[in-house]
Order: sequence, then structure tokens, then C-alpha cells
Amino acid sequence: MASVIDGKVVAADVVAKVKAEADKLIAETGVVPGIAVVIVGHDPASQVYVASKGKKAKECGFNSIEHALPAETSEEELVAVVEKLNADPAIHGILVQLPLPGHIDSGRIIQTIAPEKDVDGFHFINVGKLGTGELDTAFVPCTPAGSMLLIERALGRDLSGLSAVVVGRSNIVGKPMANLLLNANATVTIAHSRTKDLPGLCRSADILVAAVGRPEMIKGDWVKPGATVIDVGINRLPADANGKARLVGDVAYDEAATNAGSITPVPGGVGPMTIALLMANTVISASRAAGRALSLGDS
Ligand SMILES: Nc1nc(=O)c2c([nH]1)NC[C@@H]1CN(c3ccc(C(=O)N[C@@H](CCC(=O)O)C(=O)O)cc3)C=[N+]21
Repeated sequence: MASVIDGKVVAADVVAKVKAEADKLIAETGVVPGIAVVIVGHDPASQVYVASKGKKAKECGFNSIEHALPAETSEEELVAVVEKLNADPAIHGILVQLPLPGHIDSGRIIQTIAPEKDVDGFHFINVGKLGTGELDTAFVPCTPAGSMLLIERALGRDLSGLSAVVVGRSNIVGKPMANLLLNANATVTIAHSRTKDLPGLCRSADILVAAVGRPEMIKGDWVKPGATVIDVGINRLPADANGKARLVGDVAYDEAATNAGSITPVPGGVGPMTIALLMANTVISASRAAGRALSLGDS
């Protein structure tokens, strides 16, 4: 039976370190880390995430501002909001909540964010730095960076000789996750909907990362005995007969836990890490703005 990797505990650890760094930065330089979250429209799930980011930012001693814009906001208006935040010296991190309404080109918005304030790590500059291994100055996307910390807790920092399979090829999770695993010396395969014999490939993985957005798609017998399983999926299932909505991952947890060596639950796994790493990226950005190098690499 797998041991459960408790993302809430590891995230609390990261947040405590972030808060300590923020306190020190404020005391020694007067710079207060500032984060701006921009949300367009009113998707209820998005609003929940935005609220928890604001709450966590306050917990860390940051200034946190939120721009809630109407669904009809034009692309030009949103560009103007981002440019204003780019120019605001009190803001060190900018996050534009995705997905954006269909009439807005999200690629253009992401590339408008100043790379040094791009705490999501989605700008080409940060993607390129991760791809070329410039991890000292890159902002790494929060979900894969948080997943990587969980993998480190289970297996250590050097993944030499281990095979990793990442299921999902998104720019937000799959691709940056694969790059991080490669940087840690794992042998990495990215799988997706066109992959032949996905169950067989997954069964070969010492480290299996599921980031497909399909509820419980990865079955128990796809998991190699002893493997480390990281479930990035957060799928909200409709209310059952008892009227209770259920949150499930991309992995059939109960089955997978019988084979895995360690596994992340949903909720309480990768999700809390995403928010913690957003705070970490923001204090790193604020430190750089104050002329200090900061790495939370020992988290
Ligand atoms: N620019 C941008 N950056 C993001 O990082 C981003 C985004 N857009 N759009 C939406 C997704 C989603 N996301 C989550 C963060 C934390 C939890 C989280 O903490 N989840 C809890 C449970 C939450 C619940 O109960 O609903 C958990 O897994 O334990 C979930 C989802 C960040 N996202």
C-alpha cells in the first residue's frame, strides 16, 4: 500500500519559508512583495482559486491586489491593465487567471506580462530559460514546480536511472514538468492521447505524472509496483445520489494506491503546492527587484 504524499503539509512548509523570507526582505529593504491577480469574467471555480491565492498572499505578509474585470472586457483593455501592472514598482508578480474568455487571445496577454513579473512562468523568456536549464533566473510554472518538490520529498533530488512518464503535453503542466524531470536526470517520456499502448508505457514508469484532465483515467494496473504517482488532475464530478459533488484526480486513486510506492491525493496533493509555489515565485521576484538574489531551492 502506497504512502500518501501530503501536499498540504509540504505546502505549509514552503509557505513558512516564504513568509520568513518576506519578513526579512521587508525588515532589511522596506520592499513588501506585491502580487496582482487579474480575473476576467466570473467562472465560479476560478473565483475560488483567486480567493485562496489572495488569502495565502496575506498570510505571507504580501500586498495582494485583485482586478476582477467583466467578461466583456476587450483584449485591448486587458493589455492596458497588464501594462499598468508591469510599470507599477509595488507589484512583483502578475497572474492573469486562465482560461480567458474566447474573444481574448491569451497568448498575446501572456506575452504582454513583463518576464521578470511573470510568476506563472508562462512567458517565452521563462519557458526558454527552463528549456535551456537556466533555472537560477527562470520562473518555473507553479504546478510542475510544486509537483517536483513532492517528487523530491519521495525520491530525493537526483533522479538518475529512474524513468518518468508525464501523461499530458500542455504548456502549463506537461511540457514544463518534463523539463524539470529531465533537469533532475530522469529519463523522460511525454505521453498524450495519440500515444500507443498508454497503459503499458505508464507501467514502465518509476515516476508517473498524470496531467490530462480526465477523471480517474489512469487505472490501478497502469501503475508499476512501487512507483511514485503524482496526480495533477482536479476534476469536479457532478453531485452523486447523496447530493455531494466530488473532486477527483486523473488517477483512479484507490486502485493506484495498492500498487504505488507513494501517491498524491486529490484534493490535498498538488493543488496546495501550486499556490505555495506562486508565493515562492513572488517573494523571489520581490527580492530580485530589491537587488538581492534569492533561491528557495532548499524548500
Ligand atoms: N494563470 C493561471 N495560473 C494558475 O496557476 C491557474 C490558473 N491560471 N487557472 C486555474 C488553475 C487552477 N489552479 C489551482 C490552484 C490550486 C488549487 C487547489 O489548491 N486545490 C485544492 C482544492 C480546491 C478545491 O477544493 O476546489 C486541492 O487540490 O487540494 C486548485 C487549482 C491554478 N490555476
